[in-house]
Amino acid sequence: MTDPVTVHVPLGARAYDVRIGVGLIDRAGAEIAPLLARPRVAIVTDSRVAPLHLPPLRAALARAGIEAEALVLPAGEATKGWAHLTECVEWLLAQRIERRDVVLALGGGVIGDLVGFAAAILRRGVRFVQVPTTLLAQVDSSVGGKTGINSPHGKNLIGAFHQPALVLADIAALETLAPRDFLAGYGEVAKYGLLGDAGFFDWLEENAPRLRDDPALRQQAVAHSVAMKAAIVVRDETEQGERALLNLGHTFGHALEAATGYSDRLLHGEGVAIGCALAFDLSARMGLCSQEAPSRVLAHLRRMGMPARLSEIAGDLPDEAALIALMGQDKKVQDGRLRFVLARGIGAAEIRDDVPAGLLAEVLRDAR
Ligand SMILES: NC(=O)c1ccc[n+]([C@@H]2O[C@H](COP(=O)([O-])OP(=O)(O)OC[C@H]3O[C@@H](n4cnc5c(N)ncnc54)[C@H](O)[C@@H]3O)[C@@H](O)[C@H]2O)c1
Ligand SMILES: O=C(O)C(=O)C[C@@H](O)[C@H](O)[C@H](O)COP(=O)(O)O
Ligand SMILES: [Zn+2]
Repeated sequence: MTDPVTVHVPLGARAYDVRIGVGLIDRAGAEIAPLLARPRVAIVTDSRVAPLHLPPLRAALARAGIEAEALVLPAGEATKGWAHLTECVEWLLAQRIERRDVVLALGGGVIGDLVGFAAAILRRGVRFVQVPTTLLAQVDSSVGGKTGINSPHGKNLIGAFHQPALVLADIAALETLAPRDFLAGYGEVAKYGLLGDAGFFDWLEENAPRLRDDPALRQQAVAHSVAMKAAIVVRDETEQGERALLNLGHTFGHALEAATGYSDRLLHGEGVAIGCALAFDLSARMGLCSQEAPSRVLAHLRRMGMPARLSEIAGDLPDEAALIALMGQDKKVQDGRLRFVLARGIGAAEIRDDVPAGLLAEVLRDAR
C-alpha cells in the first residue's frame, strides 16, 4: 500500500495540509491532537456516513484521549439549507464549542460545505477539520475554503470563505460509496483535466475506468486534483479572477440543480459532467475550439457511464428561457452579464462574457 501524500496549501496564516491516504480515519486522533487547545471536538456527519465511518473516527479520537460529541444530519443535498444550518449552529452552541475548539466535518460535500459555513459564523469563526468521505469531497469541496448553503434562488448563494485547519482524505472510506455517488465525484475529477491539464485528461482516458477498484490509482487521481486546486486557490483565494476556472461546467450544472430542486434527480457532480459537455459544445459553436474537443469530452463521459445531456435527467425540466434566468443568479455574473468558463481545447479553459443568448438557448435545446 502506498504511503499518505500531503499537499500543503500555503495560505499564510490560514495555511493547512491536505493528507491523502489509506487509514487516515484510524489515525485521526494523532493527526488532530496537535490542533486542539483541549481534548474535545464536535463532529457533524450525515445519516448514511454515520453508521459506516463515525465509529472508527470516534475510536481513533478516544485512543488519543479526545472526547467527541456527534450530530447526525439527514443525508442528501436538501440538507444544505437554512433549516439544517440553524440546527447545526444551535447544536454547536449547546455543546459549548469555544473559539479555540475544532469542529469536524465527516462526510461528503454537503456536510463539508454546511459545517464549514457553520464554523465560519459560530462565534465569528472557529476552526474546522474536513474529513471528506466522497470522491467529490476529497478532490474538490474539502479544499479551498468555499463554504455555504443553497437557496431556492440558486446554488451556494449564502456562504463565506473559511479555510479548514486540516483535511484528512482517507482513500479507504471511498470503498463504501454507492456507484452513482462515486461517478458523480468523477465529474469534478474530469473537470480538472478539462480546465487546465490536457496530460491529466489523457491519463484519465487511460486509467479512470479502474479508479474505483484500484486504491493506488485513486490516491494518485485525488492527489493530482487537490494539487491543481490548491495551486489555483493559493493564487486567487477569493475568486477575483483565475479561481473561476474551477467553475467549468457549473453555470449549466448549478442552474440544472436549482431546476431539479436540489433533489436526487441530479447530483452535483452529474450536473458538472453535463455542464462540461455543454460548455465544450458551446465553445465549439463559438469557434473557440474544434469539434474534436466536445466529441472527446462526450465520448469519455459516455465511457464512464456519466450523463452528458439534459435528456438524461429524469422528469421534466423548465424551458431554455427559464434555465437561462436561473443562470442569472450565478456568482460569476458581472454587471448583469453572464460569464462562462469556456475552452480553447482540452485543458485550455478561459472565462468569457460574450456568449450570444441565441447560441446558449440553441445548445440547451439541442441537449434535450
Ligand atoms: N466547497 C466547494 O469547493 C465545493 C466543491 C464541489 C462541490 N461542492 C458541493 O458538494 C456537494 C456535493 O458533494 P457530494 O457529492 O459529496 O454529496 P453528498 O455530501 O450529498 O454525498 C453523496 C452521498 O454519499 C453519501 N456518502 C458520503 N460518504 C460516503 C461513504 N464513504 N460511503 C457511503 N456513502 C457515503 C452521503 O450520505 C450522500 O448520500 C454539493 O452541495 C456541491 O455544491 C462544494
Ligand atoms: O472551489 C471553487 O472555486 C469551485 O468553483 C469548485 C466547484 O467545484 C464547487 O462546486 C464550488 O462550490 C462552486 O462554487 P460557486 O462559487 O459557483 O458556488
Ligand atoms: Zn463543483
